[in-house]
Amino acid sequence: MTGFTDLPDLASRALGGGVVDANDEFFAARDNLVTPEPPTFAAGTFGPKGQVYDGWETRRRRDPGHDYAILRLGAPGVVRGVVVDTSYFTGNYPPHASVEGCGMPGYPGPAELADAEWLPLVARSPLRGDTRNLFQVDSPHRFTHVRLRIYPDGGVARLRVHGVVVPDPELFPDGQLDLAALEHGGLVVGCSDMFYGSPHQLLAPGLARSMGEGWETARRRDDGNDWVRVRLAVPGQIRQVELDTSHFKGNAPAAATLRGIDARVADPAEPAGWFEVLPRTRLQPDTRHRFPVDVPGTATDVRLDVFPDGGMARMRLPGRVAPTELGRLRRRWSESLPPAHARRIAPSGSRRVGAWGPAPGG
Ligand SMILES: NC(=O)NC(NC(N)=O)C(=O)[O-]
Repeated sequence: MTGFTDLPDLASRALGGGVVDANDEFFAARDNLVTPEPPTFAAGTFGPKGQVYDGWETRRRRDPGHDYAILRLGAPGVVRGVVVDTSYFTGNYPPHASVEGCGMPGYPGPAELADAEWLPLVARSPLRGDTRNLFQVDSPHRFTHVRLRIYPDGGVARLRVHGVVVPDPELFPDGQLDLAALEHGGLVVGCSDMFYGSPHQLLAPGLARSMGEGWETARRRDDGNDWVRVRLAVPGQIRQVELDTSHFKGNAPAAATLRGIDARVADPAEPAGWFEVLPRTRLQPDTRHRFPVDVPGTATDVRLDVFPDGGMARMRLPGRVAPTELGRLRRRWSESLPPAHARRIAPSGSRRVGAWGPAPGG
C-alpha cells in the first residue's frame, strides 16, 4: 500500500456516504458523486434536459458566483487526499475547484451545515477535464462532512475522499465491537492480489449484494495461496470469526486460516509472534460461516489466508477491547475533533441527549 488512494473512500455510498446539499443539479444528479463504481459514459444519449452524464452537473451560470455540493462521510475520519474525478466531462468541466471539511456532532441538516466552521482541505486549484485530479490533504482533524466548490459551474463525475476512520468510542461503551469493521477504523494494510475486487470491501458494512461487492483474486496458477492483512480498529480479543463467501459460487476458497499478532510487542516479520485464531477450516461456497473462537491473546493485526485463491464477500471479527484501549480510543477521538466540534462537547458525556440543537418542536 503506497499512495492515499489505497486508503478507503470515506464518502463512498458503500460506506454510507451521501450528498446532503447542492445549490444546483440541473443536468445530472448530485448523488452520483459518491457512487462506488467508476463513472461510465454513453455518447449521444439525450434525456429531456440534455446529454446524460454519470456525475453531478450544474447548468451554465449566467451570473457571477460558483456552485457547491456537501457530502456526508459514511465514516468520519482524517482525510489524507481527495480525487476530483472529471471523467467524461470535456467541454463542461469546472476549470477550478476547492474542498473544505467540517466536523459536526449529531446529525446536522443543510441549514446547520451552512453555518458550520469549514476548514480548508484543498485550496482553489485548477482542474483538468476528463481526468482523476488528485490532491493530497494535510489536516489532523476528524471530519464528518466535506464541501466541494466548483468555479464557476460544470460537471464532476465523482468526489473520492480517502482517509483513516476515527470512530466515536461512545458507540461501543461496553467495549464490544466488530474489530475489523471499516466503519470502526479497521483497515486492510496488505494483500496478495486484488485482481477482481478490492480487499477493503471485505470490511464494508452490510451484506454484499453481488460478487462485485467482495474481495476477489485472480485464478492462481502456482502452489501459493492468497491472503489479506488487516489492522484492527483497536487492539482486542477476537470472539468470533465470520467468513462470508456469499455470491462466490464457482470461485470460493476451499479453506481458510486466521492468525493474529500483537504488533506492539511482536515483529510481524517474524513468524513466532503470530498465534492461531482459526485453524485451517473448510469453507462452503455462497455461505455465511460464523465460528466462535476462544483466543486468550490480544491482536492488533490479523492475517486471513485463503486456500488456494478465490473470493470472499465479508470478514467480521466481533470481539472485545480492553478498557485501557477504550480510553486510548477516546483520547484519539477527542484530540482529532476540529475546534468547532470540540467546543460543542461538554465534559461528562452530556452529548448523549440534545447535543445538537433543540429537539424537534422544542
Ligand atoms: N453536450 C453537453 O454536454 N451539453 C451540456 N450538458 C448536458 N448534460 O447536456 C452543457 O452545456 O454542459
